[in-house]
Amino acid sequence: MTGGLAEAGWEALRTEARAAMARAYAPYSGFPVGAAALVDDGRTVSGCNVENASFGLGLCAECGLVSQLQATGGGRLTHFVCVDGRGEPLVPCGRCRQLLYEFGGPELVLETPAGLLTLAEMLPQAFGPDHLAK
Ligand SMILES: O=c1ccn([C@H]2C[C@H](O)[C@@H](CO)O2)c(=O)[nH]1
Repeated sequence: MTGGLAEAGWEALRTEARAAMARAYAPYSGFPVGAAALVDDGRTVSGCNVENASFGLGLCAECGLVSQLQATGGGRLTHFVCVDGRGEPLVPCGRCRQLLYEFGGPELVLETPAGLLTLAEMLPQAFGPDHLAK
């Protein structure tokens, strides 16, 4: 299962995520993270974690990614990977799954340490924009 994306596409996404990870600002946790995603118009967006001396204000890599998505024209996320400091795929934290749900929905495909999974599998019964419309 490649989520409709060839292995070369996933490798390119991992490379983008690793490049973002190398620019992380994580002096407090020592745990740099990079994230990259494909957009439905072919763009790639990425982000890195940015921590703060006021620890609770730290921004996850996915925060930067969705900010770049919106700032560069919006669109829907289709494929996503985040990596740790070794460049290996990492699971997005719970809050970030919710951030991704807003812009990718249940069909977003994520590369994880357990293989390719949809966001519906990573965040079952998600709360989302549809609930507000009811
Ligand atoms: O999905 C995640 C999980 C963690 N982190 C960051 C937050 C913090 O800076 C560091 C350690 O938790 O990793 C992310 O950027 N994304």
